[in-house]
Amino acid sequence: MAAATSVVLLDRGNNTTCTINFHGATVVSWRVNNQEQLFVSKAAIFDGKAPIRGGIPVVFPHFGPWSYGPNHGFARVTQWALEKGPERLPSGDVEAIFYCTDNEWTRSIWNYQFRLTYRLILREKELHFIIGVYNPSKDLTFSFNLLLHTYFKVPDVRRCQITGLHGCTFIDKTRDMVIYQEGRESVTIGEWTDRIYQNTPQEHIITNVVSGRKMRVQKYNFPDTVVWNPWSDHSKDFSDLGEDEYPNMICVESGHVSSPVVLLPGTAFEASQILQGEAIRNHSKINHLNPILWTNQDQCQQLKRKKCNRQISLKHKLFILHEPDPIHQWSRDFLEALMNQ
Ligand SMILES: O=P(O)(O)OC[C@H]1O[C@@H](O)[C@H](O)[C@@H](O)[C@@H]1O
Repeated sequence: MAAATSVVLLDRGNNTTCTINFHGATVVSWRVNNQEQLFVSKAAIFDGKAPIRGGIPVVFPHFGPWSYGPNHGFARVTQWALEKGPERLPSGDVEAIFYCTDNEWTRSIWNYQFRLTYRLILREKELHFIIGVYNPSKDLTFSFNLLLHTYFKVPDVRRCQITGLHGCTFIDKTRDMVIYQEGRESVTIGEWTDRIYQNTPQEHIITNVVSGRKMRVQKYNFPDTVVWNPWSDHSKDFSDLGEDEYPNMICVESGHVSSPVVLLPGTAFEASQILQGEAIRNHSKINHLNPILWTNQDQCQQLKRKKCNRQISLKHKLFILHEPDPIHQWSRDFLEALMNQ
């Protein structure tokens, strides 16, 4: 098994790379034309035990303080393994698939079997994430939260604007979890901010990220968007974050956290995110990914028979019908594996 702090490098050429640490399958770097897009604290700890402060930790099976186990669950402090890759696709993009499963330690905290599968694809100016949760049990249902805790690197957080939150309700963790409604067209940050925006749209644009550029966040099956910055007041609460670093980070986190996902035995849940730098090509719309909450084979057949046309008209295609494409192929493989259980 790889050492806790060892990494996998996806290299697309042109100084475009993505580095994933096996510890938590945490994406710790995404460079586009040599420009780092993600924030990692100078004080981050890489001891294979603590969560990594920055990059993109995976939050599962619980978001926030947890009476049974570590804050934000155990996935980000679990050793993951490679299922596939890194491998260059015919398009020139590079992919890798990571996985982790329950073990004695996870079961001592949360007594369920599970398998997480995390597929990453590095494109020219994009990073794709497809994450699946599978419940292999024959009789036990479990509930969970899932979130990609993305830390973007920014020159000055005060100058960032986040679109797509207008009109959404949010749970304000800085004000005793009171629920408000966002009245601003674009959200700016000028103080300690810790909010769970609910039922957010599939897309956010964040302005003034690296070199004054824009970042597009697209998500599917992640109904919530968490916006977090500890500001000067709370930075000192984190021993692995420098007190002067908060202006250089903004967390915009795609997740399923304000309500749990309930996963029946033998079923899987899949969600995805695409991060795109500026000057984005159109073909990477989220409807090219097709995460679905599969229930069982019968329902899947029903879905095939009854709902496919509707799904297609909604442009949220089901993978059963898709043209051969590596993304959909993976989903097909995933489904096949489920059906063969
Ligand atoms: O220190 P942690 O466990 O990485 O959490 C950092 C922050 O993560 C955010 O997602 C939460 O909304 C905050 O409440 C939390 O403080």
